[in-house]
Amino acid sequence: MAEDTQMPSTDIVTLTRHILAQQIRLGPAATGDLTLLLNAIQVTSKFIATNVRKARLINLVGLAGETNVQGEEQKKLDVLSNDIMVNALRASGKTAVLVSEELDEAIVIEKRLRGKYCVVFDPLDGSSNIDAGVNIGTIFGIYKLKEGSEGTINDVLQPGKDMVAAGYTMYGSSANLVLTTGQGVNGYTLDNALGEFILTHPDIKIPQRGKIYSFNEGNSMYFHEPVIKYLESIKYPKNGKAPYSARYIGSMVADVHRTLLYGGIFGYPNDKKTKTGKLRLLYEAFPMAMLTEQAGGVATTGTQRILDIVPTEIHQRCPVFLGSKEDVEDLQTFYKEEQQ
Ligand SMILES: O=P(O)(O)OC[C@H]1O[C@](O)(COP(=O)(O)O)[C@@H](O)[C@@H]1O
Ligand SMILES: [Mg+2]
Ligand SMILES: [Mg+2]
Repeated sequence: MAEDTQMPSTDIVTLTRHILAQQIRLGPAATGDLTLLLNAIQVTSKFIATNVRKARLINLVGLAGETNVQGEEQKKLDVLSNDIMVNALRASGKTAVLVSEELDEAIVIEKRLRGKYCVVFDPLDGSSNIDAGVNIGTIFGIYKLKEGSEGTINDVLQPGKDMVAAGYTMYGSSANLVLTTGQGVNGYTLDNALGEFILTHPDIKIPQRGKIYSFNEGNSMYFHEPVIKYLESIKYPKNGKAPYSARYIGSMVADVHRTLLYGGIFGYPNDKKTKTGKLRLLYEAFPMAMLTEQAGGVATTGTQRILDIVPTEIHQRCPVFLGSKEDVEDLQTFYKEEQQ
């Protein structure tokens, strides 16, 4: 049998190299600040990934004994991930305002360390799944300071379409970082030995239509009519079509990651119990909506494009439906019907 003389690839594209290449493409206008900020964020993802992987071994599971502004009992990993991100983002010297799910108020960075970007983030997403070792993640969105601003909350109470970058890191069988800077979506996998995120999912494009729906149907008794009718239409399809499969992990990062790769629809509607929906606009809905649109999908509240919403509070919530273009448009027809 002939010897396999093929040499392993020596041309691996790391996240750092890929971000730099995008910056070089932008030419002299790019100062490198966003590149350095994204590098600070990737380091936080590696740090959090390490702690998630050994959480049960180092007593990092369970409650931290505090409650956050949302009234949720904070998990130890919520608090640790939040501290890791706040420290790294402040020290980067590239940020002016930070908003975290785990902090009541926005942080305005002191003058000597202040930069020109604002970061909104969910340090640990999917907290209800931590202790079961199910996929969890970190979500982030980046705005640029408004012209002439020194950094105030108004710099982040801006429509999602003004974000300059967004992404998430999923901590599961491997750590996957998925990122957009407004030029498409790329996915990277952490090579633990190398300690580098490697480009493994270049130019992610969500399929036009999928076969999977992802809703917490445990809330069905509270769902509004359009959602009930939509779910009926895909679970009991007419004209011989196959019903959709249900997949729901209960970590937004994991459910959205699968939806971006396989297609279909993820939804967390507002309902008769949670009038505004559960997911937070700034650091959950906006980043995921930007990634979805950049991958060729659609992200809506049912009646409005999520990225057009102008936030009024940093922890406000909104209904979320996102995924394949044709699937989300199908859902929207039921909302249009209701408005007629
Ligand atoms: O348990 P439910 O009601 O289905 O909610 C699950 C949703 O809540 C979240 O866990 C909220 O995020 P946090 O864990 O960051 O608070 C999402 O990740 C997930 O999509
Ligand atoms: Mg979350
Ligand atoms: Mg969280």
